[in-house]
Amino acid sequence: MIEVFVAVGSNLGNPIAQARHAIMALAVLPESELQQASQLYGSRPMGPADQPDYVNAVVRLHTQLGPLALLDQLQKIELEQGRVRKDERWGPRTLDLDLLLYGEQVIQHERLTVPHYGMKEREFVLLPLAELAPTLVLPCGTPLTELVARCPRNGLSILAG
Ligand SMILES: CC1(C)Nc2nc(N)[nH]c(=O)c2N=C1O
Repeated sequence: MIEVFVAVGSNLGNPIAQARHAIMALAVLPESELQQASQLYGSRPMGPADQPDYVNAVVRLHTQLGPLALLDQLQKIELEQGRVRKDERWGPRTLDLDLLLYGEQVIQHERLTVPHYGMKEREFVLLPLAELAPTLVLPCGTPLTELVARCPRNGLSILAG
């Protein structure tokens, strides 16, 4: 089994319910086991500010799925929960499931970049991830604690367990 971390984000269509539903869907992925889910965090949007606040979380999964097969499953859940891929870059969305880390692997594929390209400066990813894995070291050798310390603070609130 490979240990992976997935970021959950939503700011449309009852985001708390979207996030909770996504975590339940992740718990029944084939060839996978949900190990742990962070609390739900509320956060101001990074990017265009004229959109609702986000609900964010991170989950820890153990999986036998390959990276692209796992990505397919994540995109299936997004579509099942009504995600419509809009043109607007960084616009609001019902559900975003981003593969942050896939074991120690560095993946550069046209469909998939791991570690997730934006995670190092996203408070709404780093803090939930640190809740689950405070001693984590990224494949590049950077400790998560260092990224958390350096990360710009945009204001995160804890919404629910
Ligand atoms: C639009 C962009 C970059 N901003 C976000 N901002 C926050 N706070 N949370 C997100 O999940 C999120 N996702 C995004 O894709």
